[in-house]
Amino acid sequence: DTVRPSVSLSSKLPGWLTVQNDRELLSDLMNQARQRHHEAIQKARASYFHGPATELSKKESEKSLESQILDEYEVHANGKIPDFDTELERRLFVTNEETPLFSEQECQDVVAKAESHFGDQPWSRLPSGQYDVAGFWIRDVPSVHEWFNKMLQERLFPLLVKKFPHFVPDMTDLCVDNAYVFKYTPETGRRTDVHTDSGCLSFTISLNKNDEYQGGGTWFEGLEGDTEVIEMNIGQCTVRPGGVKHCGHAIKEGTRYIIGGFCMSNSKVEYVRMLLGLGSEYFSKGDVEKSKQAFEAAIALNPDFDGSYSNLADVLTKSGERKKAREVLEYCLKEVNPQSGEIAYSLGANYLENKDYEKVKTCMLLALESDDSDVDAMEALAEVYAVQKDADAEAKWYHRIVETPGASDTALCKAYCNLGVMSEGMEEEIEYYIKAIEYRPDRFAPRYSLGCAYATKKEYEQAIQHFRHAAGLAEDNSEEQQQALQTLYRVASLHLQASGAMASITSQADAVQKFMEVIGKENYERLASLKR
Ligand SMILES: O=C(O)CCC(=O)C(=O)O
Ligand SMILES: [Fe+2]
Repeated sequence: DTVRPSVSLSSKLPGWLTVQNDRELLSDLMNQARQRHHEAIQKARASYFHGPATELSKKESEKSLESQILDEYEVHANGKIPDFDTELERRLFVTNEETPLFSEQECQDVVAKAESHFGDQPWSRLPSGQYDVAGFWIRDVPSVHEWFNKMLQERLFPLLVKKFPHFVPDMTDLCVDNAYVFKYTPETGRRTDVHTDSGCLSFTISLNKNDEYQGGGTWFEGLEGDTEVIEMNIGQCTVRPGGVKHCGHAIKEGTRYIIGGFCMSNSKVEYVRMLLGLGSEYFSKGDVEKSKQAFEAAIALNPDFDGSYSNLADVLTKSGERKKAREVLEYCLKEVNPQSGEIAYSLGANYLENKDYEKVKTCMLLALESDDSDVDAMEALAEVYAVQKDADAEAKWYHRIVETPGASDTALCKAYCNLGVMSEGMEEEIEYYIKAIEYRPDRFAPRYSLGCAYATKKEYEQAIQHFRHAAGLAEDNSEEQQQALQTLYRVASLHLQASGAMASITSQADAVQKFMEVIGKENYERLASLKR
């Protein structure tokens, strides 16, 4: 039941690639990939509906699909999708707003089920690259799971069969690797990183009205014309190859709920994606050699998909082969996809390690061309200008970060903290630290810096509060904690002198008592143990 992987024979292989010459190794890796595929299918089938239509579900799907109008969008991006490049066209199908795939009522019910699952608890989080979004895997929430399984049978699988008939002639061939609900808000995560999905066919369903949020939508790499982002209203659904690069576009205000689902075909092995999974698994088990071989095999099978190069370079970097990693990335950017933001960023990070600052700038600007909200790239640019002592340019990037709708709390905290440090002694300094603390109250740097700013203004009581807090945030016995304790000690002495409290001290014991009151017993003890 397997199909020959789509090896594109005309594409050239990079000169440094050797895995293709070892046929035994390659065939072993292919077998492992096939094995992985079958395991993934088993797991998918155990988690979500799969199987034929019933008489009833057939009636339901005919009813919902006969009137369906779908808008089509062509994708013209560099490179190729990981698997089935020749079998799957890079095209998106979006159910028209006039004929949504799900009714308003259905969508509102799902959102209510999801909300009631969490009650007044915060939602769980699903990570997406440098971002982090409130959401859950549908199989983990029974009420949503049950409804979703029914919809797979009645609407989603039939729609996929209708739009990709050559690829999936029959819905029994489909299963869902995974599916999730996301709740984007400015507070709980505004966007996802640019990525390809874990399945060869994907769908995205919009679960609430588009006037309930600003921004949002799905950004796709290489959309034609003026449309860069597909915006859907409640009940609309997009189906597409999972390998087209995309991201959840940042929302600026409000709440956006979506369902995303990744489908697999039982009969068609996604060799490249499976090899990438295999490589990551080997790496996490500490087998760097096997991990590199798996990634190289993925490149040999489809040298035009940039994601494999990125994986290979990552493992090379982590195992200390930075020069080799650089060659891989340089090759990919030159020969495979000159506009790959992911590759450009990784290459820029590599140059940064090498202190090759001009090249870092070129790469990070390129990464920002493909994703103008790539906060990691902005941070790297700020770092370069900091080293080059170009304070204006450095500050410019921090300002850009704090204006970027997708920026994470951590990135916002760091940017505000750095802006504070850069405005040392100026009016706005304290404001910046306070903002930084709002985003990440648990971080040491802005708290400690705020203490310093108050101490400099001789506002000792305020300063002492923040140093005490900072000492508690730092890890016990860390350098940060020592720094906070020593500054706290000095500022506490200044405070006792300035407030005239020193004059009323009559004994050593009295002094200790006063001092302990000011800095707190726990810090007194920490300091005492430092001095020992
Ligand atoms: O937020 C979106 O529209 C896209 C989310 C996503 O990555 C997906 O559905 O696969
Ligand atoms: Fe996705």
